[in-house]
Amino acid sequence: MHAKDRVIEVEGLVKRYGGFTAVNGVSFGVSRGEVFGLLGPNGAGKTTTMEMIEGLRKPDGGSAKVAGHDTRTSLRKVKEVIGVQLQSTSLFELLTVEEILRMYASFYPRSVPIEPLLDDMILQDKRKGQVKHLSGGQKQRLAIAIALINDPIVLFLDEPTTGLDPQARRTLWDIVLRLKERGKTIVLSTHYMDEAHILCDRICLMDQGSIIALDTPDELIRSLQSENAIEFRLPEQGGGDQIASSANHSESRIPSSAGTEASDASSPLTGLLQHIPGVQEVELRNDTYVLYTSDLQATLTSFVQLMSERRLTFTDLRTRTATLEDVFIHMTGRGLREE
Ligand SMILES: Nc1ncnc2c1ncn2[C@@H]1O[C@H](COP(=O)(O)OP(=O)(O)OP(=O)(O)O)[C@@H](O)[C@H]1O
Repeated sequence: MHAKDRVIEVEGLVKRYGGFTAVNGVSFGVSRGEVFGLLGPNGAGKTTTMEMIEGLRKPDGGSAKVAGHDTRTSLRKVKEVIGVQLQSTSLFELLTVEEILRMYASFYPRSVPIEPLLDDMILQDKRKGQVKHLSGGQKQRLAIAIALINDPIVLFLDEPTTGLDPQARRTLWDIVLRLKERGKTIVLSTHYMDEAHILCDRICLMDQGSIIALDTPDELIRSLQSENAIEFRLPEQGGGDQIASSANHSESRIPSSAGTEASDASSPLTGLLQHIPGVQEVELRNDTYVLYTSDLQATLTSFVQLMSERRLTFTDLRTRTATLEDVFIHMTGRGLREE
């Protein structure tokens, strides 16, 4: 990425609340036309990072520039070139959709025409309706329409689909993808990994105020070196006894695959599974075993063979491709949705 293509430059941003560091030295750049995602669990520092770039919160360290304007010295210029999706709770409930858009348009010296905006946000048939009668998804779309009214260079969306039903989420995804096609630069925060994967060109994975990884969704998953995961459970009754007697059973040997590492010795079975060909990592999440593999077929075959040799029964076997959630768990030992 050439420096001249960078619309956002963030260098060592820090935010402290008393003795607590909410954002701890975050640096990244966002290119023109890119959809850039901040993905992380609640409290990771996503909103605080976004609001420092928007100039809504003052950093305790570091700097943020938007289209070359530094938020510390040129805040007015920054505000001219950004659009921020308001929380839908802060919309004026008694105004109609059209009135609210005209009102926001009047705040700017230059604004986009309202008609295409209503079309794009699928709000044409709601233009005469009061905000208080809109659904959650319609309010979110109105909030995005407001954010776009000054034709911003960068659009900021903070958890745009939180609280929406699946259909409203998908409608919003389509809208973001359409904006992306038109070359709009978008920074969005989310704790939904599927959303980040579908919408974002690059994802900044955040945890406890720091960046733990930054790359394209596919590269992040590739970094796991395991494209697939195999999941299964042991039957509730006697699972522990099965494993204990099986682990002491030394006759049948499972070939060791090169380069495997013991990552979780919390169950005797885990140790056995780690030596199955192709297995890169084994995790026991609640009562589900997860085998990350670089060779699905070889691992699956050996897994079934191992379990029958050890006379172990398993249930709920399924295979799936690895996800960003797996990347996050691999890096932090925790899930994205854990509180
Ligand atoms: N005004 C504040 N005073 C004190 N602590 C704050 C304040 N604002 C945020 N925090 C804390 O800073 C941390 C980061 O919060 P932030 O809202 O940026 O996280 P987030 O990743 O956006 O999470 P969420 O998905 O819950 O919005 C959290 O622990 C939060 O409690």
